[in-house]
Amino acid sequence: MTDLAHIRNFSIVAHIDHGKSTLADRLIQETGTVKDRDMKEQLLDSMDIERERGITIKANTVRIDYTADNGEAYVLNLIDTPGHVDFAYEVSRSMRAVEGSLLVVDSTQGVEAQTLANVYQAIDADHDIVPVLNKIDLPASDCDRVAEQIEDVIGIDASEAIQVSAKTGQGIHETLESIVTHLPAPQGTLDAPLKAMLVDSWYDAYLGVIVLVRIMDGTLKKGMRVKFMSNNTLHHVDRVGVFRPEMEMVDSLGPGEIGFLTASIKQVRDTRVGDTITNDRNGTEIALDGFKPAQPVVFCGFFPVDSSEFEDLRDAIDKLALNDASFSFEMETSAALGFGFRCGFLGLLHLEVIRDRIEREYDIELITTAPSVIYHVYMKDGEMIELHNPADMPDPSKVDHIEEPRIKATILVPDEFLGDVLKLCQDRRGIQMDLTYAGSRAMVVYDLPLNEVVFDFYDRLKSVTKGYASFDYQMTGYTEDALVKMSVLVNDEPVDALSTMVHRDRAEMRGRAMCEKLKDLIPRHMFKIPIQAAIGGKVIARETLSALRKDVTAKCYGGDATRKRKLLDKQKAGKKKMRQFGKVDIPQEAFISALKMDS
Ligand SMILES: Nc1nc2c(ncn2[C@@H]2O[C@H](COP(=O)(O)OP(=O)(O)OP(=O)(O)O)[C@@H](O)[C@H]2O)c(=O)[nH]1
Repeated sequence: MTDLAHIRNFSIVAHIDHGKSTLADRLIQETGTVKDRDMKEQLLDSMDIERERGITIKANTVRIDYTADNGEAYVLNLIDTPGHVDFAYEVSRSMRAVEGSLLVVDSTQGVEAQTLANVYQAIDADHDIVPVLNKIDLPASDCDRVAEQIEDVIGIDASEAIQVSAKTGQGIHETLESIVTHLPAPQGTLDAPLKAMLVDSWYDAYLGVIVLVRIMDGTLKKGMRVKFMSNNTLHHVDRVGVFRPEMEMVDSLGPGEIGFLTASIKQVRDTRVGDTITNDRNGTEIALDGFKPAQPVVFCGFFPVDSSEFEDLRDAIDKLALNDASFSFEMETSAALGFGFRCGFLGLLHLEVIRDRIEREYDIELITTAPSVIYHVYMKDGEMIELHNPADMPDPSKVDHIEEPRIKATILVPDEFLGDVLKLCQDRRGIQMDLTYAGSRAMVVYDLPLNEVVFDFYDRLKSVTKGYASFDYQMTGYTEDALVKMSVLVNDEPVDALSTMVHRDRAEMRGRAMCEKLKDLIPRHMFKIPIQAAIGGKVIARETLSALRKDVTAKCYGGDATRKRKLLDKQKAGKKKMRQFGKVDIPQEAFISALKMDS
């Protein structure tokens, strides 16, 4: 056990790509926590997808021993947090477990939207903050400008900001010294009942559920019985340990320390993040303020391309959900797509990550239906229905009104692109709330309907600003608007998976755009195919796909048999990715692409 005065607990907050993981790697390396020969890039990002995409998804923890210039030995606990908006809730919970933050800003870029969102969470959690200007090895680095920006925009003192290159290692020693001298030691009482915060939990195939804890008071020991206060369940602690970053068992953890326990817990769902863990007898009476559980905000359907893989899909989803309490699902049947699951996510990145994992780790090809938000449908009889799937929209004659979720979006963008950003937000039914300048960058705040954002807003924003804008959002609440369900009929058959909720004023434009897109996406068949968009029984847009005699081998005169066979095989493989609707094959990509808007 380490005495409180020699512990420092901190997290690193940054905008995506500003170098948080690289900095963490250097801190670990400089202190000899991991031997050089075991060092690999982005050590804390353990999942394949994280590595490939270079983003941090799950918060990770590492305990670092550091002997400071004053000769004293310190224990530094770093909790690495994700940077993407979808995972903001993970940032907020890990923030409560530590006392300070390193604020990493890329000195070639400056403050971005997620820098702001994350640093405000650190400020909310009462953190002391050490600004770190990273990437000083690059010629475009401009520390003075960025330090000034940190002071102007965030309002914290940046005069002692540390200048670092996480790449070359320059400034890493100063960073470690600053953690020890500028961040506060944790507080806590040793002779008190155990009070530990459940910071995070995940499933491990060998050890069962691993629970990351921060000890507030008392001691957590191997062999003791503990109580999870939110549901009064008792558990026998069979392991206590710390991450270096590999697991290392210890006998006990005391106040201020961060580590893990295992207790033969089978499911992540049995552990509630933010819960208080105490002794089973004579425990603490007062629980810590719980965190709010993460609520899924985006829903979509997952259907196997090959319907015989439904059970495999169920298995994959079950396994993934065991380890991700924020991912929800229920079975869904679609007239067009057969059996599948309606799944809930924290945002689009979360959706993509789960979809990729199912396709890659479980080797199941999926049809993903259009993402939708949760609408509140108020019926004339006073009942309120939460609509997760536009296909389930009740009979409109019984509906009194519909409310949709809205967000407060903050966008930082260089001046020259401001006009395009304002247009994009306006086109998405946004209401401008604020517009301010920090140097040559503008910060705009918009009130936007979430459903206009979940789909491709972020992609559009990136493309109209050549990647220079940054974006962050918070849910604000529900408001009423004129929303209707738009259905799509292909060859006179409704395709439920293509139903969407749209604003009445935009329905016609959307319907037209969608029919045109589908016309390009659906291959021609031997017969004519009408493609229609309709509201209620009323058709609002129509396209016709003309007929074709499809003989792919016709071109192969000369009678090269292998070439012919190859072409036919190719056609067969292409077919696998299609689903039949009545007599029409619709390719998988149509379900997403048809809904992308061009403005
Ligand atoms: N030249 C230079 N490149 C750096 C430095 N620090 C990080 N990078 C590079 O910047 C990119 C992003 O770094 P990461 O550490 O992955 O960024 P991050 O903030 O952890 O990103 P997320 O985990 O996705 O939030 C990587 O390509 C790094 O190699 C630096 O000091 N100098």
